[in-house]
Amino acid sequence: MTVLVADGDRPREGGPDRKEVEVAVGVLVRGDGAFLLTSRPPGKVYAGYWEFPGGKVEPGETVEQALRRELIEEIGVVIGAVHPWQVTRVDYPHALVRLNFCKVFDWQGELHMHEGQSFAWQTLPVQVKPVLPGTVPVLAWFATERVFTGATHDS
Ligand SMILES: Nc1nc2c([nH]c(=O)n2[C@H]2C[C@H](O)[C@@H](COP(=O)(O)OP(=O)(O)OP(=O)(O)O)O2)c(=O)[nH]1
Repeated sequence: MTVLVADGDRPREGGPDRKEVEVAVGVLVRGDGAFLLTSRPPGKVYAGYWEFPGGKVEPGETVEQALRRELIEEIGVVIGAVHPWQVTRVDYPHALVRLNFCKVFDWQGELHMHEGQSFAWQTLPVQVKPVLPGTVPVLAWFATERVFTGATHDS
């Protein structure tokens, strides 16, 4: 699997042998096709950048378990079925991450941003910026899917 290098001009923490960090990412898609983006909270790396909600997989957890936990913690929703979608690797200055993007079509509860994030339901092209480097490819996957299904989008 290829690795996307983000901010390659900056030094890498942890040296060349650093371990890959497993991350569970939830792509919540509404019935009308809009998807949920959230902004990274103040104090985290890449604060203010837009991403899909999720976070690191803890020891002993599966990606699905981590995603269920993170979405309750971060945005206050209990998710239904988790559909694994794409896996990518990103080499950031702060870490080497493996992103497990999963689609989620149903959930329960109102959205509550528990970490001071903002949220936005988006369609292509997205209106919020900046988008986190590791999240940008997702927008291209959406665009490809929509072409193949014949769907159109104006906004
Ligand atoms: N949640 C999420 N993380 C992403 C996306 N794209 C992307 O490159 N990442 C990266 C950023 C971070 O390096 C990593 C997620 O780690 P994090 O620090 O946000 O996770 P966490 O919530 O468990 O953080 P913490 O409790 O340790 O502060 O994955 C995305 O779309 N969503």
